[in-house]
This record gives sequence, structure tokens and C-alpha cells, in this order.
Amino acid sequence: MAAPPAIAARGLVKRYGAVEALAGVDLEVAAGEVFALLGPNGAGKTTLVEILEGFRRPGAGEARVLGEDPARAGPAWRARIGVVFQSAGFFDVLTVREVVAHFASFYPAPLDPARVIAMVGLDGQERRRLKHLSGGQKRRVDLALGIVGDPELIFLDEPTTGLDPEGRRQLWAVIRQFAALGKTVLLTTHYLEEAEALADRVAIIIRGRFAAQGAPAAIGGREEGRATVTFHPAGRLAEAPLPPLPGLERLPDGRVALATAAPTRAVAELARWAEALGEPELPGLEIRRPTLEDVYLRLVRAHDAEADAAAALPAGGSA
Ligand SMILES: Nc1ncnc2c1ncn2[C@@H]1O[C@H](COP(=O)(O)OP(=O)(O)OP(=O)(O)O)[C@@H](O)[C@H]1O
Repeated sequence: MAAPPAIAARGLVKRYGAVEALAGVDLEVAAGEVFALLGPNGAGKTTLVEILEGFRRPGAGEARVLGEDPARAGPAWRARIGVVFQSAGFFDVLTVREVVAHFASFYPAPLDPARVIAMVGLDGQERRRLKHLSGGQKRRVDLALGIVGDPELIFLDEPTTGLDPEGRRQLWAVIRQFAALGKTVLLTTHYLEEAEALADRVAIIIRGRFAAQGAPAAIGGREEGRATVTFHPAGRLAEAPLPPLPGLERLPDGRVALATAAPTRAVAELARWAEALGEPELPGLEIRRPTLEDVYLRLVRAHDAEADAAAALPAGGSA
């Protein structure tokens, strides 16, 4: 029998006065999966995560996290989850070692604090007080506090915000190490390359609804969508007329481009054309699929356009 999902939520709705932060979200995250939530500011990511952590109650819908309702689950359940908040700036006068050991003492079967400190790249900093750490080092402490209880499931809210590129990659390695132990990870991020680098699946949440979800490589039709083939003709290729492929065009920068649903066939035709001209290579050949960022921006802009159109309807018009 398949393992029960780590997270299963149906029809989650949350309103704050007139603001509908969640407008009916269904989410299933398998045990051992790394799942990333993407979305613009105010889309509802933190609200969703806080409901799953048991810190907020939904207005409607239900959630099961590690088999329990997070709003009612007790301390035994809480010991099985780890939480890394957007910024946990407390215990400033304690040292790294003290604060990690202190947190470890809350859990029935914690990891060794020294090992956790090393995992997050803070070895050598054990005796420094948190108030003397840089922003990036504090973020590492936050992550250490989230994993020291050896949770089955960890929630990471923007885990690498404020880190330099090297620090971000180091924390990615920690998260990967954690996932490789079979743990489940739910993270929110504004960095699309972070979702692409870490997540088995991502969901794009816009105005409290999932606009798309799937594997980062396939979401929003990335694998089936049109690809753009480009090359930079030189020598005889620059002078010869282009082959009669519909849509093939010269760009102002001298490259030749074609947007096509059949890039393999297009490249084969272009190769035959070049070969016939005595050129075995298409210089600077690239085949580009829509990136995760392309898909994300397309969805966000489509929703913005829809919202603008709805706002422009005369009063009493149907939305
Ligand atoms: N306690 C609250 N009271 C009133 N409104 C709230 C509260 N918390 C969140 N909201 C509103 O709910 C919506 C969703 O907020 P949420 O923090 O879940 O978004 P988010 O996707 O996490 O945003 P960000 O990327 O900026 O962190 C926003 O419009 C926000 O202003």
C-alpha cells in the first residue's frame, strides 16, 4: 500500500475581513517529497503554510498533516514537524551552541546539536552570540532550529531570503541532505531557480488559488509548449537565402529564430540546409523552452489582466 501523504488538504478557505487570502486550495504532498509554493507577495503562501503548521485555522476546508488535523494536534505531532519562519530574531544574547542545544531539549529524539551546526555551515561559530552574527548566519541558525528536532516534515518559509548566492547554495545542499533522508519539505520562495533546484513539484499560487502545479520541468506545459530555435548564421549561411520554414525570421541582432512546436524537425531541416551550403554546423545553435520564470510571469500577468478587466466592469456587472 502506498504511504499516506504527508500533507492532504481540501477546499481550504481563509478570509481576513474583505481579503480572501485562500479561496479554495487543494494540496497533496507525498511523504519524502520536496514541494515548493511560489506566488507573488500577498498570494496566500504564508497563510496556507500557517494553517498546515496549526498556527491558523481555516474558515472552511480540511487539512491532514502527518495524519492529523493541525488545528487540534498535540505536542507529539508538533515534535514530528519542523518550522523555519521568515525571520526568527530571538535569543540574541545566547550563543549558537546554546540556542541550538536549547531547542534540541524540546524534542524527544533530537539530532546532535554539534552535527546540526556543522550541517548548516556554522562550525567555528558555536561560541558567537546571535546578536553578533550576520543576516545570512542568522538564517542558518533559523534552519538549524527547524531541523534539530529531526522532524519528518519541515516547513521552510523563504529559507534563503537575504543570503548571498554562495550561502543560498550551501543551504540548498542542507535541504537536499535533509530530503535525502526521506523527510518531507514544504517551502515557500520567491526565487524560481530555488524551486527549480530543490523541488520535486511546485505550485504557483495567485490570489489564494493554485494557478498551476506540477514538476518544475513540466509545469504550465513547459515540456510540450513551443520552443524557440535560434542560431547565428556566419560565412555562407549569412549570405544564402533562408530555407522555407514557416515563421523563420531574422532578428535585429543578426540571429535567426523560429518558434515551433516541432523543434527536432526544424533543426533537422536547418542542418540539411547548412550541409547543402557546405557548412556542417549551425553556429550558436540554441533550443530554448519556456523557463519556469516565463510560465510564472505568464500566469501572474494573465491573472492581473483578468482582475483589471473585472475591476473595469460597470457596477452591477457580473464578474
Ligand atoms: N493577520 C492578517 N490580517 C489581515 N490580513 C492578512 C493577515 N495575514 C495576511 N493577510 C492578508 O492575506 C493575504 C495573503 O497574505 P500571505 O501573507 O498569506 O501572502 P504571502 O503569499 O505569504 O505573501 P509574501 O510573499 O508577501 O510573504 C494578503 O493580502 C495579506 O495582506
